[in-house]
Amino acid sequence: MVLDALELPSAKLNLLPASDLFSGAGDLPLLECISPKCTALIALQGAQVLSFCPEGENDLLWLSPLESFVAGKAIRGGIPLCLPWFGVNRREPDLAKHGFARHQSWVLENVAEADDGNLVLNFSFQPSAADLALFPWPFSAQLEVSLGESLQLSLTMSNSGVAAMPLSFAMHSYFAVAALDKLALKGVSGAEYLDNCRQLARFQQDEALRFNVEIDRVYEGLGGEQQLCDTARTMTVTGSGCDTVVVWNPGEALAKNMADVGEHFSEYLCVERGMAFADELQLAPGQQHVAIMTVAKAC
Ligand SMILES: O=P(O)(O)OC[C@H]1O[C@@H](O)[C@H](O)[C@@H](O)[C@@H]1O
Repeated sequence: MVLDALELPSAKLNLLPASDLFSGAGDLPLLECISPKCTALIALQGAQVLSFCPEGENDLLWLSPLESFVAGKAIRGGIPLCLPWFGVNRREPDLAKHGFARHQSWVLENVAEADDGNLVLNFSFQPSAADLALFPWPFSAQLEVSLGESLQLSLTMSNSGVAAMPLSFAMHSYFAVAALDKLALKGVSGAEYLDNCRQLARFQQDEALRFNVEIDRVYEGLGGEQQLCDTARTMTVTGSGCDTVVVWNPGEALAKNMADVGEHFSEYLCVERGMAFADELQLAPGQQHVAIMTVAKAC
């Protein structure tokens, strides 16, 4: 589906180069979505939702003000889709972190308004021959983005090959926060986690999380709902088929070495949902996995 501008009964979409919206940006195509319920921005690269503002609300997602929007470079912010593996590939550690789907263009297959007034966009991704040389399991991925009072991503990954396929993934949400040092995260207490700042050693989450240093924790099999209680609002993330919860912020020292984060590290917290580590899947030939994640402002 090719579109520059599309008018639906009550919504409007514009396909624009990033340079039209952000000064100094490259020309990656971005889809601006305007509906009575919300506005959103989605990059065709990675089918990455970059911005989601429910009507009358500030953005729930953080997008780096230092982002350059250069094709093939991961976009820092919004909701990158990390697949077909999450983090370091455990079989081939030299492969790109978080898989290859976030660096490539997805195809916009359809745009429609649902009966409830939500704007629904469907994207698809097929790995190239070069991708399959690195990851020899043919598969396809589809993403349905539903834009309403809340944001819902439904991600379907299908094994189209003849062998069982290892699959790990994450919907890597960057939540915009006003005061990282005062933020409370609910929905992880009492759970075990792997600490990626301590060689993935296993600990139990007994104390309230503090976000004043680097944090990189993986909660396997947790699911449920996480609440980010910021000074002026609470945001929630819930899901099914995405039971691994990852909480990440680089902290000040590490962020200094990240060209697209720097002093902006305190403007976000990543609370990611997927299936990784002990939750990694083995998809049988022909099998699909569906993960649904909803991001919303609670109050
Ligand atoms: O810089 P990247 O590749 O987007 O990764 C960002 C972070 O993503 C998180 O999911 C990982 O747990 C972190 O270890 C990682 O640093």
